[in-house]
Amino acid sequence: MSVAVIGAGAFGTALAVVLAGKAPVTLWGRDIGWAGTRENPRLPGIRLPDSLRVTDALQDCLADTVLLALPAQVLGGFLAEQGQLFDGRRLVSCAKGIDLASLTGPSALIGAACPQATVAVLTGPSFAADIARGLPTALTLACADPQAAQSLQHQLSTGALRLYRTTDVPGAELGGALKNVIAIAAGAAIGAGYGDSARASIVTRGFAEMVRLATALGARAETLAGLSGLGDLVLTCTSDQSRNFRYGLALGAGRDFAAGTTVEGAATARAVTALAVRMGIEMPVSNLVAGLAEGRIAMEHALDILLNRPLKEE
Ligand SMILES: NC(=O)C1=CN([C@@H]2O[C@H](COP(=O)(O)OP(=O)(O)OC[C@H]3O[C@@H](n4cnc5c(N)ncnc54)[C@H](OP(=O)(O)O)[C@@H]3O)[C@@H](O)[C@H]2O)C=CC1
Ligand SMILES: O=C(CO)COP(=O)(O)O
Repeated sequence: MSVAVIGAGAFGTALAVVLAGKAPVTLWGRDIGWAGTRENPRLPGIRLPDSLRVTDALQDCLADTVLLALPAQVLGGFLAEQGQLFDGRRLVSCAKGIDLASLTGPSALIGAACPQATVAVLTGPSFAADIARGLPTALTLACADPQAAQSLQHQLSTGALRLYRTTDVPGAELGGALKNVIAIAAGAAIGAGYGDSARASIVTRGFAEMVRLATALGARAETLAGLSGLGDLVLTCTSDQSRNFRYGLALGAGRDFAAGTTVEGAATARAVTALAVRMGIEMPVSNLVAGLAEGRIAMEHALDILLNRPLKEE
């Protein structure tokens, strides 16, 4: 079965590189001026293997399995224009976010644009650079169809990239989206100098609200406790490799952050706030991140907002 990857960012390129070690892979990017060098500036230091073809023509990407590795806020627009090309295929979302326009996850966007497709989600704790370097990584492959889940698990696993499967698509997808929001809060706590104990509280209380929202949206709690939820939350809240964490560090320290960097948690925090209001669910950490990202809340008030909430049972 053939594989194509849509989105030549860091993650799409990393996945394409390792999968090209098993079978030929096609990688699509909208601007591939770098392709002749066989090194993508978004993933520096990684040489593309000969079995990886880079293209800017979507017609070259009509594979059996197509990985969609575009940022979450870009995916809806892409599918609206190009979705019909990919209908009927196995479409694997690699994005970690909630679409602000529709308040739905990538799998729902794909399902709406490509009603005949088999929709899956690939998510879990993994930095693109680690995957591309062949470091050991474990991810979650979610697909509602158990047979397709098993088939994709085998197709997309490699010697170093170990996929676990689940049929809980909302659980896997929401874990990956929501952890980015909490990582911003964790980074802000460290950036502001509140310390590791404060970070641990944010991670734990953040996890509680991840489970609250995700289960209300149909996820299974045990999926949130797995690689795609807790696993990725731990990684992203503790590593400087994470862009969401680094963005939080900058917010906390009152520093500027490089414009144009993909920080999925900022828009997703706003989507979460809207969903939480709609569903009557308390999401204090996420609401705070949305306020900080939008500039509605100043960092010096953030701590008071969390600490002055009424005392309650854990
Ligand atoms: N990086 C990582 O370690 C991981 C990332 N992910 C997830 O993968 C997704 C993609 O992130 P990542 O690869 O890191 O992002 P990057 O910032 O590295 O790259 C984003 C890519 O999206 C492309 N792009 C942006 N807008 C459009 C558009 N309108 N049409 C077509 N292409 C567009 C960019 O193209 P151009 O270069 O031309 O601007 C670029 O290739 C995110 O949801 C992220 O959370 C998941 C796990 C790990
Ligand atoms: O999702 C990731 C790690 O699993 C990548 O995190 P960042 O998008 O914060 O860099």
